[in-house]
Amino acid sequence: MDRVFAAGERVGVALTEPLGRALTGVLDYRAPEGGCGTGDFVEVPLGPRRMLGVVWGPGTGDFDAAKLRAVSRVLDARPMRAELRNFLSRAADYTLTPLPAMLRLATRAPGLGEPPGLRRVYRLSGPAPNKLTDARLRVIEALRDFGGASVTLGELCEAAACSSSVVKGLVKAGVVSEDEAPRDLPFLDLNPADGVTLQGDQVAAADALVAALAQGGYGTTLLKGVTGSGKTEVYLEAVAECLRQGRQALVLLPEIALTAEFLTRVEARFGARPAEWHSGVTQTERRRVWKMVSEGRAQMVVGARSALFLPFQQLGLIVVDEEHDTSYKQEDGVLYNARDMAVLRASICGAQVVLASATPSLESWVNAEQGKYTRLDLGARYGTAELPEMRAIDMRGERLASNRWISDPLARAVEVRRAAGEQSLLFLNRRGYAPVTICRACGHQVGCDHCDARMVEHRFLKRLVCHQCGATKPVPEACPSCGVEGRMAPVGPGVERLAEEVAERFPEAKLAILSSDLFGSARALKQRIEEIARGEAEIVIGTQIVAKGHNFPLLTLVGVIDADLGLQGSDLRAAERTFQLMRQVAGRAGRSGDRQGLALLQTHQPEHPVIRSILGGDEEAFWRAESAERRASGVPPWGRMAGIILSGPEVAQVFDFGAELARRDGPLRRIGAQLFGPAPAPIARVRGRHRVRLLIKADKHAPIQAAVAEWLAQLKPPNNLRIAVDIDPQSFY
Ligand SMILES: Nc1ncnc2c1ncn2[C@@H]1O[C@H](COP(=O)(O)OP(=O)(O)OP(=O)(O)O)[C@@H](O)[C@H]1O
Ligand SMILES: [Zn+2]
Repeated sequence: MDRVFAAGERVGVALTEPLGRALTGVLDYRAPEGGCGTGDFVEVPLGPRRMLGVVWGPGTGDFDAAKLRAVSRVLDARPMRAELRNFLSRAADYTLTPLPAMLRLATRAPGLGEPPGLRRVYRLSGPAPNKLTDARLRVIEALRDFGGASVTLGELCEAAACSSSVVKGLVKAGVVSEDEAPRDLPFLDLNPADGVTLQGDQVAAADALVAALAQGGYGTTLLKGVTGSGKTEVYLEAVAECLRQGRQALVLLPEIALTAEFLTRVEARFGARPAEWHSGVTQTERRRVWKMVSEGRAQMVVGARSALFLPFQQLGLIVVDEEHDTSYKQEDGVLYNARDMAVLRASICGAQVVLASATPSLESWVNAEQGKYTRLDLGARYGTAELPEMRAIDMRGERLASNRWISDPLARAVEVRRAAGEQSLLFLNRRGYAPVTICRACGHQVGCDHCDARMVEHRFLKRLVCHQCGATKPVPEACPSCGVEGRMAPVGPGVERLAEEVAERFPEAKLAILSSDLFGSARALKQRIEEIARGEAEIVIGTQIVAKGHNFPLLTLVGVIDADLGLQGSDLRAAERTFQLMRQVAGRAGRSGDRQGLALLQTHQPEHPVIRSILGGDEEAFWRAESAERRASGVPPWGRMAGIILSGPEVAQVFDFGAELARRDGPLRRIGAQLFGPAPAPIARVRGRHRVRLLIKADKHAPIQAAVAEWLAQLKPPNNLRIAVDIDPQSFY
């Protein structure tokens, strides 16, 4: 039961800003005039500042009562429910994150406690005149980017990088309208009736999901269906059931670029648009979504992983679409895996989870094998569409001219598609023009000044870019090492360079390049994707953004330029990732039904077991073998891991600290864990900070968090040294 505290009573308030590792982040205060209750959002004094916090429970009493300060005010927002507080505490414990950092994820809405009111909002109202200044054009483009949502003056000026007078000018000219609007409008009701008529396996799968929801309580289902089998249609039926029950549904997508297409689909199914939550949403809209979700007046939220921290009132269902996608793992700040946290939150609030994928993560596959998750399969594509045929092109037998990457068999296959009026996709998972710039005189490779990484040429930007820190510089005329001029040369292909080859080989063909860095805005990318879907490109060249869930009906050929790319390196998930990526990319081909798809994989090692299983199509055999291999070496999902990344400006200091930690590994040894390192991280310097890694391997059921916490608590790091703890690491850079 949530408690109510009378004025002056001692309360514990969880803060939203970390105060250092050791502290729990819950400080004692006096309840304010009028009292407060557990879960209340409050403002409290901290030193000279005021900070947002949440009343977490009774105070602990270990702070001098005479010095106790009072809560400044209770905010006008729905109190945080016990379920969410519980989730945040457990997520913090699991990821070894200080509670304030976790709580901050749950309070990322501006003006959280402001009373409802009116605000002035702007939107496009008339046709844009032909002649426009650059600033005015930017305003109009920004408004289009917001997709018809109304925005405030501040947001608009920021997005368009202009002064308010430019906007006012457009209002006068009748191009932009200025209205008073209530701050936060509720979302329109979604109508769960009238879905599509399901077919075959879809019927049983949807029935099972609906039954699980009707029964109530927690459960997780792995919905595994080949690409184009109708997983989305099936889980939308689960959403419909959730809505009928009057509960809220959350659908997580791995990529913002996919939301627009998905929202349109939801609108077609349920008759209105759901709430949207990701980094591309305006501040005003974020506030509205947060508020409406907390009042139960947003029935469905579509969003990125951070939507998991919204204050749902009655969460009934969480769908994690493309659950294998690596972007669910947050690699910055709070290191958490949204897929695992979705399961945690659902288990606390008695909701159902649907993990949907054509190529599930091995973690989920094993959980289903062991009966922890229910598994539902969709074995065939919807309608008459068939899965693409997959074949290897053995590159050892192909003679390619230097700086050429497309083999003759692949080029011929593209020709055949063009002649038939169909589309081809050439897939290369490398952004930019060339991954390396080398000096032909001395062999020097141009690196980043701040990172231990080579710089990637982006010809489109006419610069070299560091993919670690984003630093850029011009391509040097003279070698920075030996000073010889005119000998700097690009080595290896990126999508931009591949496009050059395509343009030479198919001078008449209409090309499109899809790479996340080539589009200034989500709208531009979305527009391009729509154009491609309509057939306005004959050859599409793309990085991994094309692998994710897009529907190109005319696409019948997928050519993978370098199928071996992901197999290099020592990442424990290299095989799994390659398998997933190749099968996902191939899945873009032949989706429309009347045309059979083909996927050609250029490889130098066609007999490699992973390449063979990609081609062979016996997916279960692949997962079984991969699972057995991981089990034999005691790595996830059969063992636990934690990564520790130490970083600091001085390499010796970082190493010394790592060595000292390694010497004091008692708490780890006590749970039978092994410690590896310290060792320089694969990318040993990022943004000028030297990086050292330690890796902990433990038994599947070992209490790794408690041991790591105890182990780290032994030593206080020097001031400029940072420690990042990564439980269940996905990347090891
Ligand atoms: N029962 C159905 N009735 C009508 N259309 C359907 C049905 N099932 C699937 N479709 C259509 O088939 C296409 C593929 O379905 P959907 O997008 O749901 O598949 P998916 O398994 O989610 O695909 P992917 O894994 O590639 O994202 C969509 O255009 C969808 O509207
Ligand atoms: Zn860099």
